[in-house]
Amino acid sequence: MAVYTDVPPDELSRFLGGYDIGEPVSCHGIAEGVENSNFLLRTTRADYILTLYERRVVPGELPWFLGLMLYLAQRGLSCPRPVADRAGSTLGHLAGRPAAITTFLQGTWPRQITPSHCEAVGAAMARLHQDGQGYTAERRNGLGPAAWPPLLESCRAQGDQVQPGLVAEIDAALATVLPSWPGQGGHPALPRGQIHADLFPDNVFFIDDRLSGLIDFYFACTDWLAYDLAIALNAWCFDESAAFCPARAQAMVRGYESVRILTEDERRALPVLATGASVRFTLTRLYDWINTPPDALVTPKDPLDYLARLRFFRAHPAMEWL
Ligand SMILES: Nc1ncnc2c1ncn2[C@@H]1O[C@H](COP(=O)(O)OP(=O)(O)OP(=O)(O)O)[C@@H](O)[C@H]1O
Ligand SMILES: N[C@@H](CCO)C(=O)O
Repeated sequence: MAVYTDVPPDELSRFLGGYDIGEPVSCHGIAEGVENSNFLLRTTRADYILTLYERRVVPGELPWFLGLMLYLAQRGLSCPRPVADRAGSTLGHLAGRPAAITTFLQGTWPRQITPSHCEAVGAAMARLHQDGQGYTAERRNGLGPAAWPPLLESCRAQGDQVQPGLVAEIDAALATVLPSWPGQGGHPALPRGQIHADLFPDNVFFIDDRLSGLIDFYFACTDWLAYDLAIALNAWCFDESAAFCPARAQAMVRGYESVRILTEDERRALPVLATGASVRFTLTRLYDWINTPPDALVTPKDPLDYLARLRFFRAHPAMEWL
């Protein structure tokens, strides 16, 4: 469960006193998620999400994330809208952590993924990419290709305990992906902008079959737009046994292109971007797998799920399904 920090009731009352959001009725920890502590905060006026920032988030970057969510929400994208306190600030401090209150989004994330979900995600992502063009402050992708070799180094000694040969397989993937990355060694740069960078099924809410909103912008960054699509192809377009589902992938690209047409360079780069995205999630999961103590509150996610995707994308560099 992801509630790392308990909030003493008197501290919560003092904190909420700084906001004009009605009187608190209840505040319960939410079990889902692994990164931050999230609470469902009910007040006499509405439901909100209270987030205490814990792990990978650098406090100095929070204004960028909150600013992006506010910017996108103001342009009509359905995402959590940061709530300002009486002094106008969306970022506060609670129980020793940076903290923010955002609006609550209705809906639930899909447990049984269909091509129709994928089409809706593709379209919503393209809208985010278009709307994000006006948010000009940049945030470097701290988990982009430059971060992968050091991440692998930090896992080198123990990686093969997870699966024999794993480290060599990631080494081999990096040796082909890094020199072929857009913008490297003669490979064309691609359209850039604000990307979500973690648009997994548990970050997309639906009401019935209608997409109701996107959450969890704390990996968002400024990067190749098509890399976001590559991440989502990894996250949405494989079944439980890690078999690729071409109908989902085609639907996702169709949905994306119903809003924004991919350039020829972006289409050509998709295989390397998708392979890189598999490496990224294999590595971050592997790091967590090795470094999460057995008595931790959260269960680390399985790195081998993404190794299976990595193998698929390496074996299908032509993306014949596209
Ligand atoms: N704005 C919101 N509206 C409704 N529910 C929300 C909202 N934000 C978060 N939640 C709930 O809290 C859960 C965890 O949120 P979130 O995914 O942001 O956490 P996290 O710890 O950053 O997780 P992750 O492991 O996905 O990075 C969500 O699955 C959802 O149930
Ligand atoms: N979406 C990531 C978790 C970090 O939010 C994963 O599934 O590895």
